Amino acid sequence: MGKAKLEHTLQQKLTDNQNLFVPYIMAGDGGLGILEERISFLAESGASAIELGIPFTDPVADGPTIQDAGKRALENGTSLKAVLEILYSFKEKRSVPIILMTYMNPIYSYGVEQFAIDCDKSGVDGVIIPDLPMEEEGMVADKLTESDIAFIRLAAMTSPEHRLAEIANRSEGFLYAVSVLGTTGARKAHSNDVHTYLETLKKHSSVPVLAGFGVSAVEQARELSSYCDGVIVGSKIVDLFNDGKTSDVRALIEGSIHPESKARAR
Ligand SMILES: O=P(O)(O)OC[C@@H](O)[C@@H](O)c1c[nH]c2ccccc12
Repeated sequence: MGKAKLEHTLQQKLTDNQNLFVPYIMAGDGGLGILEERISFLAESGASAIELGIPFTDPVADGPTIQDAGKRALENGTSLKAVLEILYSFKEKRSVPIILMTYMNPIYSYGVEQFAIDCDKSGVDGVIIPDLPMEEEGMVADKLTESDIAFIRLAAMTSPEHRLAEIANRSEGFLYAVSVLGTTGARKAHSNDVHTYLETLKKHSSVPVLAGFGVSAVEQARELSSYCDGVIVGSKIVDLFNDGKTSDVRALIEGSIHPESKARAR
């Protein structure tokens, strides 16, 4: 369970020559009642793991799409506690790894130690905390390690190579390569520096490297995946679900995980 499950699942997909694809959804967007169904749908569509956002009133890294989804989820009364309870309720039925994305504040109010224990109980495999800098992560990292939850680190394009190397070295499960300067949100293209950045991260990381932020189409996902191991897609998925275009969600995942040309070095 936990960290080992996440790492094993991703490795298996890479061995099968797939690109990794981690869709992000906001827990409670559309109501907590549909969470189980959405997770199953994404798993059946080929998601390598699922990133589940916990809504928060002050989401500093989120662009407009995810912010709106967070507002809808908060209006539905979604809390960290409620999400963990739902995840617990269908834990046995689920095989796809689950990663929680939450800011530090909800974890503090919940209690760091209790958070790690309850994540483990509910079958959460990994955690992403975007507002916790490396210098301050000690207390949280220790508790997650005790509960065997993967602590996924985020790399930023503005960091110098020695810092990227340190972050890559620490990351568990996979390394989240934030691939734009700015907040989340669908974009048409990435800057050319992204390729060198992803290659630098690949060089220093012993876990898979996934590019996230701004990915919204199959071609983009495949292009970025040729420099790393796959992508994370949030805003586009949130929009498609919100518009009821579930078959487009499936097509995006299926198209991205099966690269046409497999001529790439790993
Ligand atoms: O929405 P985008 O541009 O596809 O980016 C992924 C992103 O939404 C998801 O991983 C995420 C949502 N909120 C975050 C905050 C920090 C880091 C990552 C995230």
